[in-house]
This record gives sequence, C-alpha cells and structure tokens, in this order.
Amino acid sequence: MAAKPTIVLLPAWGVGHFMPMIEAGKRMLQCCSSSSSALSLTVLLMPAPTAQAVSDIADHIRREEEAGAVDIRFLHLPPVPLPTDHTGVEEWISRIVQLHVPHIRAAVSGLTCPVAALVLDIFFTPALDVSRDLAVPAYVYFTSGAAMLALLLRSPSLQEEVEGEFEGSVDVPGLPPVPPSFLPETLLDKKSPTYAWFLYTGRRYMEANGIIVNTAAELEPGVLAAIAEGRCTRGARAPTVYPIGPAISLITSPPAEQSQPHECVRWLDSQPPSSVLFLCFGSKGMLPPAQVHEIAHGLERSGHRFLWVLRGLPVDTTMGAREPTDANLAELLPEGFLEKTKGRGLVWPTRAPQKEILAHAAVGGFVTHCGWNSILESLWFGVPMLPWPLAADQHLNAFAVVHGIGAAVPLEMDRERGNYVEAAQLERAVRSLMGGGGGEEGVNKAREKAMEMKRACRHAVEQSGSSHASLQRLSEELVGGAVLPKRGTNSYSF
Ligand SMILES: COc1cc(-c2[o+]c3cc(O)cc([O-])c3cc2O[C@@H]2O[C@H](CO)[C@H](O)[C@H](O)[C@H]2O)cc(OC)c1O
Ligand SMILES: O=c1ccn([C@@H]2O[C@H](COP(=O)(O)OP(=O)(O)O)[C@@H](O)[C@H]2O)c(=O)[nH]1
Repeated sequence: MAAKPTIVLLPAWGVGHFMPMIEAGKRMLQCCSSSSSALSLTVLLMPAPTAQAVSDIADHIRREEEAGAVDIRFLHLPPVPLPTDHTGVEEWISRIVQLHVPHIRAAVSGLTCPVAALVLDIFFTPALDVSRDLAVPAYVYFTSGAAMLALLLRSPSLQEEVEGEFEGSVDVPGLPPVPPSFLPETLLDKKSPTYAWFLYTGRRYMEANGIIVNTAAELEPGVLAAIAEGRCTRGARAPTVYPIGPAISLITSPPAEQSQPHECVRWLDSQPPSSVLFLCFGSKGMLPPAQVHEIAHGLERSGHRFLWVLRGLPVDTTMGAREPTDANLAELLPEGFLEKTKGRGLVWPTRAPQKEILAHAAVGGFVTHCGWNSILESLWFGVPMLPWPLAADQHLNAFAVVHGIGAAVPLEMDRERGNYVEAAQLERAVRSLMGGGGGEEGVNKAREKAMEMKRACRHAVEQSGSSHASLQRLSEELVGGAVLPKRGTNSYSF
C-alpha cells in the first residue's frame, strides 16, 4: 500500500507558536480522516534555545503521544550554533532558521512518502526556498491574528508611501486608522535591521500557496476581507487566507498527574462569580520592580478581587533567550501588600494554568499582554480584557481587540517609558472593567462583545462553522497537491 501523504510542520519553539501549530496540524488531519484521503503529520523540530522551551516542548510531545489520537511523528533536526550578535528577536530567530535551511531541505527530500505541504511558522520565510527547490507546496501558519497579517502584507507598500517615521495614523485596510503607538517596535525604527526583516517577510509571504491563520472569520471580518480583496497588497492577489481558529489546545496533563485541582483553581472556587480580575503577561512577561509596585498599589486601591501571575526578571539576559524566573514575592511586592489583600487577592509566582483560570466562573476580567493566544483564550471563555501590550505583535493585537473586535476597554500607558502604567491609571481601568468606576455602558459593551465572541468562536469550529469550512477547503487542497519531493544529494533517510 502506498504511504500516506504527509503535512510537514515547521514550528518555532515558543509556547505561543509550537502548541497552536501542532493543534492546527491535528485539526487538518481530523478534517481529512472523514474522507477517503488520509494524511499524516511530520513535525521537524529545531533544538529549542532555552531550557524552559526544551522542557515545554518535551512535555507537549509526551502528552500528544499519550493521547495518541493522530498519525504524528516528530523528527529532530541537528543543532546549529546560536548567533550571539543580533539587533532584535526577529533577526535572531530568522538567523537560526536560516542556519537550519540545509537540514530542513535534507529532511524533506529524504521523506519517502508524498508531501502535501510544508507548513511554516511566521519566522520560517527562508524555508520557502526549500519548497521551491523540492517543488512541494508551502503554506504559512500565522500564529498571530489577521490584523498583524494585514500589516505584514501591507508593509512593503507602506515603505514606499510613507517617507520617514510614521506620524498621524497608519492605514491598515480593514482596521480603523492605526496610531503609530500601536505598531510593533520593529516598524518604529526604519533604520533597524528588524525593520528590513518585517518588509522581507511581508514580501515573501506572497510566494506561499496559502496562509493559514489562527483566527475566525467572525472575529476579524474587516481585515480578512481587505486581504482577500488585495487592499493590503496594492491590488495584487494575496495567497488565499484560511481562517481556521481558534485552534486552542485543550489537552491537559493525564488524570494520574492531576491528583487535585491546581491551587489557583481551588482559590477561585471560593470566590463569587465574575468577581476576580486575572492578570497574566504571557510566557515571557516580566515587569521591572517599580512597575510591580504600581500594579500592587492600583489593585489595592481598586478594592477588587484579583489573581496575579507575577514572574521574576530573567537570569540569562541574552536576547530571545529571556525567560522569566519564579518571583520572590517578599522582595518584589511592597511591604504589607499580601497581608492587606489577604482573602481577596492571590499572587502566583510561577506559570499558572491560564486556560483553566479563564474557564472558571469566578473570573470576570483579564489584564493581558495581548499575545494572540491569550486573546483567543479569553474570547473562547467570554472574558472581557484590559490590554497591556509589551512587545512584538501585542500593541497591534491590543488595538484590534479594543477597536476592531470590541471585547476590551483601553488602558492608558506610556509606551515611551517601557509601556509604563501608573497605579491611578490601572485603578481607573480596573474599576471600569470590573465595575464601580462609572462609565458602565462601555464596560457592558465589552462584556457583551466577549460573550458574543465566545458563541461565535465555538460555532466557528463546529461542523457547520466558518473555520471548519475553511479547514475543509484547505484539506482538499492539501490532499490534491501532495507530491513526492525531489530527492537531493544530501537527503536524510526517514
Ligand atoms: C518564537 O520565540 C519568540 C517569538 C516572538 C515574537 O516576535 C514577533 C515579532 C514581530 O515583529 C511580530 C510578531 O508577530 C512576533 C511574534 C512573536 O511571537 C509571539 O507570538 C505569539 C503568537 O503569534 C504571540 O502573539 C506573542 O505575542 C508573540 O510574542 C518574540 C519572542 O521574544 C520576545 C520570542 O522568543
Ligand atoms: O502563566 C502562564 C503564561 C502563559 N500561559 C500560556 O502560554 C500561552 C501564551 O501565548 P501568547 O500568544 O498569549 O503569548 P506569548 O507567551 O507567546 O507572548 C497561552 O496559551 C497561555 O495560556 C500559561 O498557560 N500560563
């Protein structure tokens, strides 16, 4: 019997990249399994550059293997020397990927089954060369939202239209005019090499056979239409976009490892419905000590209940390898804070089970750094947000969730001072989100929108939903396009 065609996934290592991409791959397979044309998944793993990422990925692979639901295999690529001189995370990751390109080419050309597609993470544009050389289709899996994709595709023409730095507002078709303070820092310094990376990425995405996005048509209709109509690419036809989300991995540790609910969940069990503000800044989120004090004062004065994931500053400060540490609460928090807020507040010093927390009935609002996965998870559970973006795509995501989706109320911050938020600003915004601050109308709107998006997200992934239909179109295209890769002289045999 001929070997099943395979989809080759090339994920980056962060939790916001690796897990959602595996989840999307599994959904593509499940979509085909109901037809006669089954596919398998082959995941090419670059060695992750931090101990935390290595252990996160190993844990996830173990859970996938234990769940054993789909035909998936993980192949390890050889290590490459990590660059030590670089100007930003995008450049650092892209250079690592570039060093992996020969290994990716050898691995793909060594496959003995037909390849339906190479599916590349946001940062893997250099691997488009492999797809061209081996004549296999390539798709981008965009782990951020369609707003960010629209900006990437639009960036080469913005470069021609806007001389000098951005001022006033920026035209991203499908979004209201975007103030430059909501652009990624990469676009704010046109002389930086990461600016060139942004434009290069935007241009090269046009070579892909399609772009799979972890969003739903109902969440970002305006930007998705703008991309499809060529309004982000000066009338040129962009690759077909497949909104297949929210692709949220809901697999957790096996029951044997969960003898009892997590301490954060047990604490939430004793709180009234919708009363707790949850604060979490993503897998890399860490804040300087002065900012931690401002948050503490703001929370204390707001009088609201809270669950705050507070991480410590990293030990290794190498760019890209910055992982937060477990916080020393006694050192970081203002004196007496824990005693004063006892019973109504919990500060958690290490990673917390974010999805379980957002799913809990006691949670009524989410202060988030606006990583795209965090936004999707908040909407999935119908929790309105207070956006506190820190880096990368997060400022634009914050803009999209306030001004596009409408499920968040804005938080005033000083971006020039490292996204600094004063206690009074936080207090005002928390009261506005959780109640007691007047302006209830705006809050109710965000809350209602979050609930509406919860229903829309859940419907999108059902059999009759838009993301399922998109996934079906994609799967048909993948099955139809499967080819044996050209065999190179440096192929690995698998
Ligand atoms: C893989 O490891 C890291 C990734 C990022 C990172 O950087 C980044 C830069 C941009 O100019 C645009 C981006 O879209 C982007 C995204 C990104 O990764 C995270 O992606 C998640 C899902 O897309 C999520 O949306 C998060 O907000 C992003 O931060 C940054 C980084 O260190 C700062 C990494 O180690
Ligand atoms: O304490 C934490 C911090 C993060 N996350 C998870 O890590 C992912 C973070 O992805 P996101 O895109 O929001 O941001 P990133 O961490 O990539 O900046 C999400 O699935 C979160 O649920 C978590 O479970 N616990």
